[in-house]
Amino acid sequence: MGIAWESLFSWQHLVNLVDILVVWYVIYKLMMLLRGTKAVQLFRGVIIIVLIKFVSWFFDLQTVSWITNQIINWGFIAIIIIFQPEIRRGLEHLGRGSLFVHNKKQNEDELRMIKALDQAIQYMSKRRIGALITIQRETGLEDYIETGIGIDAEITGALLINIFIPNTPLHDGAVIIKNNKIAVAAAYLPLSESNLIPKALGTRHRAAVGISEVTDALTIVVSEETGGVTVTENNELLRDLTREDYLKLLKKELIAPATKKNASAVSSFFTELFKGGRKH
Ligand SMILES: Nc1ncnc2c1ncn2[C@@H]1O[C@H](COP(=O)(O)OP(=O)(O)OP(=O)(O)O)[C@@H](O)[C@H]1O
Repeated sequence: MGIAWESLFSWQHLVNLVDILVVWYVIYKLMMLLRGTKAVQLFRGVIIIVLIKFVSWFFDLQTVSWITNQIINWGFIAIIIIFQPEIRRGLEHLGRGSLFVHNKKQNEDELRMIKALDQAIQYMSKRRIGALITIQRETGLEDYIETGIGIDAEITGALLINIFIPNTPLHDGAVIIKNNKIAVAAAYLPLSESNLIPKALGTRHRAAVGISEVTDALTIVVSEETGGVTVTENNELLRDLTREDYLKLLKKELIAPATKKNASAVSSFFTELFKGGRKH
């Protein structure tokens, strides 16, 4: 008996195959995004409820079955209520983030900015002066800029160093750079709730991760404790970078064409939705 190759490769089979692949891809992506987030606990809860429902159905436990039915029926609404802030921020992120990618030209201003950043990082790292510098890219940072103290000055290494000198009025909080200028100092950034951030890192690093979860900004941290240089972007935390590492990264991210930036606004929506972090 021969194999009916034509029917095996029929249009319908092909469509089914694509269908299955798409579903698997979406499930895989969701699992990757959920790793280490508070949504994992929620999904564990959902699986337990489904298991109880199955057991109660199997043993015909009427009351348990009724209760699990109620939980499942109302659970969907409860999830929307519980995750309302995340859903709202996710939608905001989708709305704010650009769907269109602009190519950035090699730009003298950006090279000058990197030089100033390098000068400040080197100085502060050697002397263990804590610093937090966020650079706006496609996503607007107005919400966070509003929390800071206006500077509106050209970026120079000397000014950045001065801002972060301990026990001065502007040193606490983040500097935000917008359009190659220091927009504000002492800004408040959102703190990440991720349980994947190493325990050794405190709130400065948590704030750097937080802003990278809700925007596409790139953030540089100089640790007060170790002098180590960390960069966060797109929900990733890159620790203890050497001078060579961070210069390469800054040039790549701030000067090179941003072809891969915001590759998928939808994926960043889910990232935000299940925020909490996949890292490090
Ligand atoms: N939400 C925030 N937004 C902006 N800056 C913040 C925020 N939270 C903390 N900071 C800054 O971080 C400082 C506290 O740093 P902390 O020692 O907790 O962090 P850390 O990650 O351990 O960094 P370090 O290695 O420099 O000690 C604060 O004084 C403040 O300047």
